[in-house]
Amino acid sequence: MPSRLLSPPPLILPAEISPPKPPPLSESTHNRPINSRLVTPIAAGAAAFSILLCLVCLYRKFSRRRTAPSDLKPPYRFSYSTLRHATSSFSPDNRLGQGGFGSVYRGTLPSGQEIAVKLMDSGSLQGEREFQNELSLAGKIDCDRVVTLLGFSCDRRRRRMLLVYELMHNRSLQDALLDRKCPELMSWNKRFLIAMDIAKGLEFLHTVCDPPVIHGDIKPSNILLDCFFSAKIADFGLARLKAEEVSEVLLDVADGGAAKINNTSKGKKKEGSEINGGAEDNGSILEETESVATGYEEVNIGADQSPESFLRVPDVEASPETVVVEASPSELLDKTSVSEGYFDKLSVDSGKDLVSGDGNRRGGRKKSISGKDWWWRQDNGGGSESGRVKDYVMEWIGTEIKERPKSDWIATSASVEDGKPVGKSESKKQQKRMEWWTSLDEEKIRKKEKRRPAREWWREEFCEELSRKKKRGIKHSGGSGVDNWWQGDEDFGADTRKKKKSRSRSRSSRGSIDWWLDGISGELRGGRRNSQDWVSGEIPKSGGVSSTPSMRGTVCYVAPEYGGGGQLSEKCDVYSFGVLLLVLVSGRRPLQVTASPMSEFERANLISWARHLARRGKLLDLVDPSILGLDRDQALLCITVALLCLQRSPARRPSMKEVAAMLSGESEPPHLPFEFSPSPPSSFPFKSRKKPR
Ligand SMILES: Nc1ncnc2c1ncn2[C@@H]1O[C@H](COP(=O)(O)OP(=O)(O)OP(=O)(O)O)[C@@H](O)[C@H]1O
Repeated sequence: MPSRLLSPPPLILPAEISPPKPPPLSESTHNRPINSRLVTPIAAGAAAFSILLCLVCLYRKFSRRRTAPSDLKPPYRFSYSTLRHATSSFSPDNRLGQGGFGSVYRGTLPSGQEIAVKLMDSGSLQGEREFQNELSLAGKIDCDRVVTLLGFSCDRRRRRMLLVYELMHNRSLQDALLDRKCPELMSWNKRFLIAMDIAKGLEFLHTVCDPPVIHGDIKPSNILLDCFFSAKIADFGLARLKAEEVSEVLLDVADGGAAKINNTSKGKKKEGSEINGGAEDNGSILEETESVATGYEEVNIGADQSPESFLRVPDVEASPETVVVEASPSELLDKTSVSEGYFDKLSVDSGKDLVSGDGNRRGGRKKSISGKDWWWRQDNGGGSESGRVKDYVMEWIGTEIKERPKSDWIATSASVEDGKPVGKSESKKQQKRMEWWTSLDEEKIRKKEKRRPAREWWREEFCEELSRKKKRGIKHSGGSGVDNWWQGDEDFGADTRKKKKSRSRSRSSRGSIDWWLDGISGELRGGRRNSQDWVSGEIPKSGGVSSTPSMRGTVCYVAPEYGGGGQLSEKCDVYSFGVLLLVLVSGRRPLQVTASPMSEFERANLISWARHLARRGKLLDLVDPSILGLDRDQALLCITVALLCLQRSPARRPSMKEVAAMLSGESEPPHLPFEFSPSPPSSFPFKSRKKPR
């Protein structure tokens, strides 16, 4: 046992005491510490990335919100997709109307705000110019009588240009008064308030804006009506800053940055009458008013014509010899300029002839073309075929008559005149007129072969008809004294001839048809369009495409001096306002031929008709018969103011401030212009400083 006790303890070999070898480690187990080191930064990175992502999202959301009209002043830059969503992808159901350069859609922003989005047609240089003009001018006008431009969207690469306006629920005056004939506008009070709104709006543009803004295209489709039928002025596509005041314009276009435009006026421009060669101001009132029968304009022949049918100063397309613009539309969009300066630059760039804002050619041949000549030359290839447009007009009128089935004429004239059914006796009269027209038509074909000037043809047709009727002892139809009126106009001419110098004598001896034709052709001198265009009413703005600055308002409403190539001045707006006022009072278009010409021809030209009535002392005959609650004094006031505004000499027209004061009763009601008074008033309210010759 002791031996057992003494027995040495078993020897433990070092090998045995050494810790057992760890089993061979797998690779993952081996890397574990390294992974755990990586997990943290990866997680952190991911977290940072997601935070960044959130931040970006937040930023984008925030920045998008900045374009919404809540916190900053308009115009904002909207994203195209915002506007697309707002208008349900420009759905036809949302279409409010069609303008010369694009369609207008109703839309609703995510905030619930209702808007009107004008989607400009791409590729039109004129459209791009209008886009810029709107941004640079309308975007800066803050007046409750001017439609607010809320913003825009512009994608140069895709050539998308959109303008965003406040929605005007009753659309345009043209639409509400002349097309839809809204019952609300049958109230005299409403119409008078609209006239006041427009007058005050224009007064604001001319006197409060600094520099003053000249709208340049006042017409019913550019007057928009809100839900209460209050009027606001819209569409500054053809507007200009008053020449003297233009110096530098800061324009925030497309890029959202401030592009500085040097639009320095080239010397002081002359005022009003001096613009027209200085001759106007010296002209006698008689002479001037005689020539006021300018031309005009809206044609609405027959009841079957589209209600939108109206005639506007047609395109004065840039003919190759007139101007060559070498920049692409999008490049031009980059040139963030406005007004004449823009075109001055083009003229320099292109090195070609360019018609300047005042109607004179610059560069190249440096030919000076002014007044009516300018129009003729624009349209007739240099004026060599000056009769072509007139012939064309007459041909068109003839075609219109010829192409309509005779039954159509009878049906139209026999059943409806001025929208009212006519009785048996009237329908007999109309039958006779129809016969007359039929014979006229045949005559016309025969005479057309001889290729006589259109004016002669018309004159003879009328003379023949008159003498034929006299022989048969037939009085002229309609009971409205067509003969009298016709001759009356001649008589008036004869009376005035005695008083006037030889120059005006020749003018006054012209027949009524002459002024009518002069009027129409004067306004059609851009005519490259066919009659279909007229009938459809799809005639764009004066100047149309034009890379020249020859955008000159709309036929019927454009002031004669401006349409004739003169400078745009405030007095051009005054003239257009005069036409608009007559349209408001009469509830009809400025040129409208309805039913048969013999009864209605005398009234076709609203301005001449108003002048004729003024001479006869029957101004109230002009008033829309369907007006309710007529205030005769206000109506007379409106027509008288309109006649003042329509004087040919810009210097003789009142300013918009004076017009607004007269309409609101703040100043004395005006006297009729001199030639309408039986005895001339001792104090003519707006007489020229220079004495009439
Ligand atoms: N802000 C708006 N709210 C409601 N309707 C509008 C608005 N702007 C335009 N419209 C409607 O769209 C139509 C087309 O307007 P737009 O300004 O494009 O053309 P226009 O003035 O009729 O013709 P042009 O541009 O050739 O002078 C208008 O007649 C009007 O009925």
